[in-house]
Amino acid sequence: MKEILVTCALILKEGKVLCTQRSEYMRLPGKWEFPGGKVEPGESPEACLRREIAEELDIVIKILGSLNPIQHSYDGKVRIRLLPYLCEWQSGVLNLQEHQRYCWRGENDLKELDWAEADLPIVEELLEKWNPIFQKYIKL
Ligand SMILES: Nc1nc2c([nH]c(=O)n2[C@@H]2O[C@H](COP(=O)(O)OP(=O)(O)OP(=O)(O)O)[C@@H](O)[C@H]2O)c(=O)[nH]1
Repeated sequence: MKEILVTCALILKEGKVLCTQRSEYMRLPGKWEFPGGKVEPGESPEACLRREIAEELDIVIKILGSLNPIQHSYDGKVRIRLLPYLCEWQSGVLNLQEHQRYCWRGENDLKELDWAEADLPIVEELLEKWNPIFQKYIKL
């Protein structure tokens, strides 16, 4: 099965993570995801993530670590391999270029969003490791 490599950013700040909602013009309209996108030929996943975040949100991020890759197929024909990275916001003012909304969610309300299916295991892993992740990476 054809596999597409996609990166996404879990941007952490003050006990919350940035979530973005896909617009009506995108595939999976209205679904929530972590911002990111497809890796281009010859591009490293980290370079892809920094590029996609600059394109989609207008901000610069720092990559801190990663979570487990997810494989998911929405239609049985194409499989995506989604690489989640833990990140922090470095500079810039957040300005949505493609998504319709964003929000910051904490441990207690992250699961309430209508997530894209491929993101559900990422949300689960983040919640399982929530305290150690924030203790390790984000100085409060
Ligand atoms: N960026 C991102 N994409 C995700 C997530 N979860 C998930 O299933 N995807 C899927 O992975 C693919 C990412 O592609 P993309 O956002 O760069 O591009 P797209 O398919 O919307 O449009 P395009 O084909 O015109 O580039 C989409 O099929 C999207 O539905 C996620 O958390 N972040």
